[in-house]
Amino acid sequence: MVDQVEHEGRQLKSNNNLLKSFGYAFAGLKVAAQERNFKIDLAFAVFALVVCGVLRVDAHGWLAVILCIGAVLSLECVNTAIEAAVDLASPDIHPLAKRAKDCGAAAPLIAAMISVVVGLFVWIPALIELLQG
Ligand SMILES: Nc1ncnc2c1ncn2[C@@H]1O[C@H](COP(=O)(O)OP(=O)(O)OP(=O)(O)O)[C@@H](O)[C@H]1O
Repeated sequence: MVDQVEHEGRQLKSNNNLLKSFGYAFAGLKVAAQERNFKIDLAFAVFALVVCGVLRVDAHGWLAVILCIGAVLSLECVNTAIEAAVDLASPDIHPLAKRAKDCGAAAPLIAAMISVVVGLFVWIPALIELLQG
């Protein structure tokens, strides 16, 4: 009986922790979403989704574009985290702080460049198909 109560207590605590960690993750998303680059990426994401709709892209195309959007926005969050950690650890100018920030910024940039290539691969055939009726 005591064991079961303890077990249920632990379960409740772990559920609470899980809920709390979701809460922290959403709080992080809210912070990252205030960054200028995140907003720009979000605008491009909406544009990309509208283009997919207009060109009547197939399911695989939608999936590829959605994955790209997820990659870019996720990496923007990671970059925001790196910037904050670097500012905390190295408020003064330091070559390693520069390296960390520049490499952090490179991550969403690479994803964005790949996303453009993916977009072209998805949209060009869809546009040709649409024009051919
Ligand atoms: N502590 C530092 N030491 C050395 N170089 C730094 C340092 N902080 C920033 N930098 C350089 O300045 C650049 C811009 O840094 P900053 O913190 O303004 O980020 P950002 O890329 O402008 O991001 P955001 O526009 O989101 O603020 C970095 O990429 C890095 O090259």
